[in-house]
Amino acid sequence: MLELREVRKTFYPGTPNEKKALNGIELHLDAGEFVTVIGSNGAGKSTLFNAIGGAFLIDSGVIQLDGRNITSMKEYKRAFDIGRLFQDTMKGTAPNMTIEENLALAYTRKAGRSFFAVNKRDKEYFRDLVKKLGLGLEDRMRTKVGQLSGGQRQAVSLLMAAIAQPKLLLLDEHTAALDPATAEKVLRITEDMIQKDKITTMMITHDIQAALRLGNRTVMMDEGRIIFDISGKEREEMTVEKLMECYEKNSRKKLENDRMLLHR
Ligand SMILES: Nc1ncnc2c1ncn2[C@@H]1O[C@H](COP(=O)(O)OP(=O)(O)OP(=O)(O)O)[C@@H](O)[C@H]1O
Repeated sequence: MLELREVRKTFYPGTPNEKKALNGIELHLDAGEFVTVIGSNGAGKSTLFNAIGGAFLIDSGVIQLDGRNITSMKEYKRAFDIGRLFQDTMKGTAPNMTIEENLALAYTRKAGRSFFAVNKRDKEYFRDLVKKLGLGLEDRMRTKVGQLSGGQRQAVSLLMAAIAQPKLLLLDEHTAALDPATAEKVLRITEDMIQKDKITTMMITHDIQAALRLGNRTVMMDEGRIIFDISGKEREEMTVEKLMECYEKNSRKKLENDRMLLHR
């Protein structure tokens, strides 16, 4: 489904600030996989998502999505197949449009139409989807998304992603700006949605417990590389402590003062 071969990206090459942000990434995801991505600050996690999403072109290597070589494809074209949510809850939605209009927008994009008038049946469909979030938003379908709380907005962004049915969903710390209880709720919605729609997903998180609990596979990055990749029994038996040990062994660094420790 997703294939990255020898992907490299260096920022400011040939200068004192040179940074090998992606240093030969090899990654293969099967359809329907839900992979959590962890790693210390500056490890290259967001850069990896930017490379896949097409925010910049990589220096070398190949990126394939669903059998198609997308290495040189423009970002807006990739966006038809790749959904993305960010830590900034304002990014995924149009704040001046209502919940209903935002969902219609996602629906329109999927249908490849330039204009979409919401009819009664669509409204009922959207309302049912929103009701399933369990946040009481079904009675606020005409509320502008900018007036919602961060958690409510992320839930709407997730619904928009689900409606658009991307081949790949990239979640870049999408619950990091939320309070713990809301973050937990949004994670539950995320998990339910991914399971129900079988969306191939990668999720960056600094919460190691959540990384091991959610999805079917966890990869850890360090200095632009994937330093380990666990799934199945190995992952089931993994604890936060063991993961820390693995990190320190593989990267020869300590995880002190890192955000990853916060959730220990
Ligand atoms: N557009 C850019 N221009 C220059 N340097 C960049 C750019 N994007 C990322 N970098 C650098 O590449 C490295 C990897 O950054 P990245 O944001 O991918 O790390 P990360 O693992 O997502 O970290 P964090 O957990 O702190 O968000 C860092 O040293 C960063 O400063």
